[in-house]
Amino acid sequence: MGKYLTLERPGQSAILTINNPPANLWTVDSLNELAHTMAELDADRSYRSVVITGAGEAFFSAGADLKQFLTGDKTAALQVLDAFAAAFGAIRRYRGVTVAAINGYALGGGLEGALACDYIVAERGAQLGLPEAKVGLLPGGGGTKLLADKVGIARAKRMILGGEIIVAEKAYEIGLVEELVDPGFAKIVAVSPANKVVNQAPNAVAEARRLIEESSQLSLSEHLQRERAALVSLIGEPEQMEGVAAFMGKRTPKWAEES
Ligand SMILES: C/C=C/C(=O)SCCNC(=O)CCNC(=O)[C@H](O)C(C)(C)COP(=O)(O)OP(=O)(O)OC[C@H]1O[C@@H](n2cnc3c(N)ncnc32)[C@H](O)[C@@H]1OP(=O)(O)O
Repeated sequence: MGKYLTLERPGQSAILTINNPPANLWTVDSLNELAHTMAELDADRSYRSVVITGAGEAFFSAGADLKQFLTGDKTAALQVLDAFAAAFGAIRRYRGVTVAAINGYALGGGLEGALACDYIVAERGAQLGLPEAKVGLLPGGGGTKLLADKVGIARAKRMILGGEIIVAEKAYEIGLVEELVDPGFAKIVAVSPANKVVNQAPNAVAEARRLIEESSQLSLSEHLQRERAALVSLIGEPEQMEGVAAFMGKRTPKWAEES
């Protein structure tokens, strides 16, 4: 149990709940705790997936605590940005699958934390946006790229430049969230797509995830080379042999410890 995050461990998915009243805000300390917890979960081979959600009904997270920007101190601002980079980088580097379960408001750095995850499940009526420009800031946790990657440049501009906050139903329609659920169900449903990964081959999942993450930075020919090398690295390994043998033998595969 941390100071800003609580960790539940039902089965092979860990549930990480942001618990920093009044609005589950990100500060240097809460972000450092997130980075540290994700690194610990990454090293703990008993988990294959992590669900991130917000405590209470009203807020997933309203983003960075704006008090941190009151003095206009650039050094202090850089500390916040470094903490965002470390925490959200730790989510992106996690070897398993990460799912954001959005309840209530997911704004600014709150939505950026969700965008660092592999999928987003959101409750009907939840509100999502990157409204930093309203207070003279701009998204500092990867939002100007990650939102555009998901919803397209024009829609991301409309949201970021206009400070547009959209409801989960609209976010689902435009591909910002992958699953829409009734209020109170995000966490429960998020565990379910997360749990699918538990049945998949661990090293194959980790490699496929890495390839998808890297894909936008590479040309198709470079990417195909990496994909080929990754697939060949799996061939003949115990995991791959077990997967195909189990299919041919009409039985459920038994995965060994991940390498
Ligand atoms: C690099 C930068 C990254 C960033 O993330 S910048 C921050 C981006 N986020 C925002 O701009 C959201 C700011 N918050 C809001 O606009 C509103 O809140 C909401 C629309 C989310 C909710 O409004 P309502 O339901 O009326 O609640 P309430 O009374 O405004 O909020 C409850 C308490 O939470 C505090 N709070 C909310 N968001 C922040 C924040 N981002 N930084 C600091 N405090 C925040 C409020 O002030 C208040 O506190 P009190 O009860 O003491 O008056």
